[in-house]
Formats: sequence, structure tokens, C-alpha cells
Amino acid sequence: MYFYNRCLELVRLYPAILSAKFVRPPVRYKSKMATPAKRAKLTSDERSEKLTSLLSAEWKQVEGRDAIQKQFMFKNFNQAFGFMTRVALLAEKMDHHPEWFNVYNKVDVTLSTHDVGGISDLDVKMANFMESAAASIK
Ligand SMILES: C[C@H](O)[C@H](O)[C@H]1CNC2=NC(N)=NC(=O)C2=N1
Repeated sequence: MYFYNRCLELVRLYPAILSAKFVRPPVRYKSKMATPAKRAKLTSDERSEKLTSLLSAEWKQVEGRDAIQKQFMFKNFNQAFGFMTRVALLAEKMDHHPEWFNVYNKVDVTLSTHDVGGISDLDVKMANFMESAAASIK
């Protein structure tokens, strides 16, 4: 009988247990991980403000898709892969990953935020990081 009552109690408390804080703790963002606001698609005002310097550094807007792309050229594979390694470490910290293709000394990069289907602050941040990483390697 004791066991039966304990079971009844558990069934009665089940919804409360499921919604309790210890079952679903609040989402915590790591220092470089994006908050939902950072993953939002850029507005047209933000676009002209934040993309201008990238567009003059040979980033192009992809046709038929809200994304930016650039081809980085290095002296050799070692430099290209060094660049990718530095970017990969940031990508993991930000939980934001580039689409890229490498052959020997070339790295073709496309940046877009898949979760929102377009360019966000995260892509701008990553593109700017790529610019300084490439400049320090070449
Ligand atoms: C579950 C995970 O947080 C998401 O899938 C992240 C991972 N990396 C990502 N990378 C990019 N480029 N866009 C995203 O929307 C994205 N989302």
C-alpha cells in the first residue's frame, strides 16, 4: 500500500517534475556564443552600415541567396590551412560555422546564418576576423 501511494504521488507530481528548474535549467551562453539577437537577420540599415567595409575588401553578395562570399589566396597550403585552423577555433567558440572549400592555397568561403536564412551579425564578425587573420598570415 505504501508503494502504491508513492507511485500515485509521483504520477500526480509528474508535470511539476518535468517543468522544474533542475530538469530544464535556463540556457546559458558561453562568452563568445551568440545570443538570439546576434543570430537575427540584418535589417537593410544594418546591412549598408556593416557590409560596406567588407564589400570593399572583395567580399561579394551571393546571387539568389542572402550570403556573402570571398576567395582567400595564400602562398601555399600551409598558410591556407593555418588560416582555416584559426577560423575553426573561433567558429567553435561562436557556434557559428563557415561554408568553405579549400584546394592547395585557395580557401573559398561563404558566410550565412542558416538558423535565420540570411546574413547576421555573426557573419559580419566572422568575416572581419577572417580579414585580420588572413592579413596576419600573408
Ligand atoms: C545547433 C547549432 O547551434 C546550430 O546549428 C548552429 C551551428 N553553426 C551554425 N553555423 C552557421 N553558419 N549558421 C547557423 O545557423 C549555425 N547554427
